[in-house]
Amino acid sequence: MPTDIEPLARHPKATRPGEKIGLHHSMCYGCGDEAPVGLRITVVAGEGVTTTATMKVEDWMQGGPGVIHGGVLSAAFDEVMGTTPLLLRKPVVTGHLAIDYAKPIPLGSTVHFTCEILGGVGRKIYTRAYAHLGDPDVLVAGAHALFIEIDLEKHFAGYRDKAVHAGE
Ligand SMILES: CCCCCCCCCC(=O)SCCNC(=O)CCNC(=O)[C@H](O)C(C)(C)COP(=O)(O)OP(=O)(O)OC[C@H]1O[C@@H](n2cnc3c(N)ncnc32)[C@H](O)[C@@H]1OP(=O)(O)O
Repeated sequence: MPTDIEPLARHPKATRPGEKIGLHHSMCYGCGDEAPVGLRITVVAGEGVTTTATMKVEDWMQGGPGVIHGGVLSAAFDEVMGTTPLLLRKPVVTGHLAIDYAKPIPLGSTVHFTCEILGGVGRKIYTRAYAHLGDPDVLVAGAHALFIEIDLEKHFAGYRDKAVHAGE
C-alpha cells in the first residue's frame, strides 16, 4: 500500500449506518437475490466508511471435507470489500485482493465480516476486512484489497450483450 494514501469521506447521501446497501444487480454471484447459485451476501453500512456482513456457510461451499473452500471465502471478501466503496458513491472493480486464511471455517457456521476503507489515491481505493465466527476476538481470516474506480457505462459497454437476466 502506498504511503501517500489520503482519508476518504463518506458521501452525504450514502446508505445510513445500520441500513443495507442495495444490490448492485439481482443476478450477481456475490449479492444477487435471483442468482441461481450465489453467496447472497447483504452488506450493511456502518459508521464512517465501514461495513459489516454475514454469510452462512452452506454445504455447497465445501472445499476440504467439512470446511469452506478458500475460493468461496475469497469471493465473499471481494463482495463485502467491493461494496464498501459505494459509501463513497464510487463504483469500483477489484484490482488486487489478498487473503490471510487463519483458521478452517466449518460448514454450517456463520461468517461475520467487518470492512473499512483505509484511504485512496486518485482512482485507487484501499480496503481491509476481517472475518470471525461470532467472537470478534477470534479472527478466522483477514483481507486487503485494492479497488479501482470505474466509469460504469464505459467499463461494461462491451459486455452487456452477454449479461444473464433473471428468468432466462
Ligand atoms: C460496480 C459496483 C460493484 C459492487 C460490488 C462488486 C464486488 C465484486 C467486485 C469484483 O469482483 S470486480 C471483478 C474483478 N475485477 C475485474 O474484472 C477488473 C479487471 N481489470 C480491469 O478492468 C482494469 O485492469 C482496471 C479497471 C482495474 C484498471 O484499468 P484502467 O485502464 O482503468 O486503469 P489503470 O490500469 O491506469 O490503473 C489505474 C491505477 O490503478 C493501478 N492498478 C490497477 N490495477 C492494479 C493492480 N492489480 N495492482 C496495483 N495497482 C493497480 C494502476 O497502477 C494505476 O495506478 P496510478 O493511478 O498510480 O498510475
